[in-house]
Amino acid sequence: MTLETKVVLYDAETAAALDFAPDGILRHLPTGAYTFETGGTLPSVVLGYETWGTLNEDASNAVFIAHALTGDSHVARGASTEAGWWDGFIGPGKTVDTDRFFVVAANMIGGCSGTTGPASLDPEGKPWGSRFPFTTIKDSVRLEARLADALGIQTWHTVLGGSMGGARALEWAVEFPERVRNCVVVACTAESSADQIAFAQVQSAAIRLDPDFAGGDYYANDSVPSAGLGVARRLAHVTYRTAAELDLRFGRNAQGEELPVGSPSLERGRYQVESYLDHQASKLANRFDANSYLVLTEALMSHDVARGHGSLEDALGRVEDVNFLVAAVDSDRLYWPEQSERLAKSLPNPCTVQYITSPIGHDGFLTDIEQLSDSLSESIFS
Ligand SMILES: CC(=O)SCCNC(=O)CCNC(=O)[C@H](O)C(C)(C)COP(=O)(O)OP(=O)(O)OC[C@H]1O[C@@H](n2cnc3c(N)ncnc32)[C@H](O)[C@@H]1OP(=O)(O)O
Ligand SMILES: N[C@@H](CCO)C(=O)O
Repeated sequence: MTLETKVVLYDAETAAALDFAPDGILRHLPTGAYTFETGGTLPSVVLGYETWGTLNEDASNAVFIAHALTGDSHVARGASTEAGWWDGFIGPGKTVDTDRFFVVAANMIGGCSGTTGPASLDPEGKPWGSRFPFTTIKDSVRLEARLADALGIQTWHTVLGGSMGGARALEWAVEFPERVRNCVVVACTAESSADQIAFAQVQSAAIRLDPDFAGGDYYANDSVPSAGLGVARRLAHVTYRTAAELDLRFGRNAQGEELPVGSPSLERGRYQVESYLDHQASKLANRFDANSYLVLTEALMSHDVARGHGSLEDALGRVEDVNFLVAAVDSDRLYWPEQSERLAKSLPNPCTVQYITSPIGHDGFLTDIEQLSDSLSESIFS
């Protein structure tokens, strides 16, 4: 007997027109006007999001995944053929099992992957550009609460994220403690430190100082600030990896044939590691809007869950009924393990930091997330 399998693939437009939700297809929720934490307003905000699995009758199986700085809502494959950035971790039978859980991922406000951002148009049809309001992690969460309302989710079973996604997950728990049962914070802290702000400031300056930045209103121009964005990404990428990994992979090697580096003439060539960074830079510049990079970077600089709650102790006192899993990458030179230890110790209930062991540093939260599978299965998704 031959079984006929019908594979249906949806593009975003088709999916939006359907009254059911195929897994892993971008959809848009208009959420109305929004006043930002710092006072700016937008007359309308649309959230781009994706879902996987089915919400159960009492809406108790919903899991929110928060992406990092340049990530997006496409965390897993589903009906889309495009790989998700946590594909090995989220899906049928995987750690975040979409046969059991209804998984939701939303693109953060200010980004460029489907949620309103600086490149979105104002009511007159002009990109917001430099007029896009200063955005914070709290803004992200407050808007995501509107998405939860629209999907009929009063309480998340779990909110989970790494890096900036970890900041969003933690802020969810502090802002709406009654709406979160479990919170998983990977490779992130309770507040951005001076060191993290400093690295971010250099990235922000690289974009702002690009002559093509034009004060943020470059959309109608012939060129965009991709050089500045590329420099920002190069610096950022170095902080996402370790010195040891770069040394082991690239050493002082020259790139291909073009490189006489180290030759007796000492002629300037190109080191392999330079070529690697150039590649990371152009890859990001081809897929990301510089204004969004700025808005999101500055949102992360502003990350401080204590803001508005008096002290960190007061802020974290709010999450007494939330079950936490805090994890760090042991070699992370951007979000230090010590900071995760401090966060865990500051929580109202005992919490032991779980470690991802990786030689590569911060990006270990992307490449080696499956190391947390056992801890997550035991303490969160049992
Ligand atoms: C949460 C999120 O951010 S999700 C969104 C997905 N994340 C991103 O896109 C962030 C950017 N990417 C990354 O940070 C990383 O690629 C990760 C963490 C996803 C994966 O890391 P790794 O598997 O270790 O890949 P690595 O960082 O070494 O990069 C490999 C790339 O460098 C290229 N590369 C390696 N050596 C060289 C070299 N000497 N010269 C030029 N390019 C090089 C490879 O060809 C490969 O290119 P490709 O990505 O276009 O296929
Ligand atoms: N590679 C990740 C690291 C930042 O956490 C990103 O671009 O979002």
